Amino acid sequence: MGHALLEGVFADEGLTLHGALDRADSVQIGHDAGEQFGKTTGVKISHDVHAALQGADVMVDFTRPDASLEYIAACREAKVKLVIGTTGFSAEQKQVIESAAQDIAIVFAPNMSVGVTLLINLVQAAAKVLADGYDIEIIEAHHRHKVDAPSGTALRLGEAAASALGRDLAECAVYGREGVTGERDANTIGFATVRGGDVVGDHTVLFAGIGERVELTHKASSRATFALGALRAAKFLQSKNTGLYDMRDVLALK
Ligand SMILES: NC(=O)C1=CN([C@@H]2O[C@H](COP(=O)(O)OP(=O)(O)OC[C@H]3O[C@@H](n4cnc5c(N)ncnc54)[C@H](OP(=O)(O)O)[C@@H]3O)[C@@H](O)[C@H]2O)C=CC1
Ligand SMILES: O=C(O)C1=N[C@H](C(=O)O)C[C@H](O)C1
Repeated sequence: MGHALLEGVFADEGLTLHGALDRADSVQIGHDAGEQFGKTTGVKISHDVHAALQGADVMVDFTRPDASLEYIAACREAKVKLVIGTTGFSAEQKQVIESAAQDIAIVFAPNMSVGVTLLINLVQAAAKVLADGYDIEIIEAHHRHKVDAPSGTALRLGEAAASALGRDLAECAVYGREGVTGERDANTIGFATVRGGDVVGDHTVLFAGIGERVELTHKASSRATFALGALRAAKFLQSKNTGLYDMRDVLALK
């Protein structure tokens, strides 16, 4: 995502690259952030988050939960706004994000695409209409490098369906089936994960009834869709000082 974000910033005259971060042991450290694109930006890739934040308006983070937590603390201290695209946070780690949003403005969303943001609303609407007699299953597929499962998006779609039905996802989610499972419990929401190759990100929410199925599907074909959404979120934060927002706020879909 770092690559896609840099491409997005370079293509947008309304944005200026202020810093670029990677791990301390990355071979990229010290190289110009534009080098891979044949550009000289004057911004060297570094691992010093505090230096990178000096004078910055917004940080965009797509890393891993541990790294995100370090960046959240640094942004809170430096009063820099934050777009968080990282997935795989625990409930406790999400509380840290909520708490940080009391001091700085944050957009936090597991999927920054317009399509998935719309899909959340469609799933809520479908779940309300199909509340009785329809089993909900969420199927997601991603590339072989993805480290968390189910995807943050699949979990968010599960939350959307559960909340529309007055259920708590933590209590009704089934994350895998193997062996003699018994018949399906009507109140559960099932998840299935596929990993392979270079799949950018597919999500289907299936409502399976007797005699019919409704399938709501989103397929990302380029990571640019996530990067452009994240940069749109960064611009949205210009007018915010504190608070926790998601892409439905950014796109005015709430
Ligand atoms: N919200 C959205 O729309 C989207 C969210 N994502 C999420 O964004 C995250 C990143 O995805 P992706 O770009 O594919 O993953 P990558 O593994 O390609 O990139 C993550 C980067 O973060 C670096 N990193 C990991 N840990 C640390 C650390 N402790 N300190 C500094 N840097 C660190 C990694 O370094 P190294 O390789 O050395 O470990 C790597 O450069 C994932 O959680 C993914 O699910 C992805 C796409 C869209
Ligand atoms: O890791 C990825 O690639 C993606 N992760 C996000 C998620 O976990 O939902 C979003 C997108 O599907 C790509």
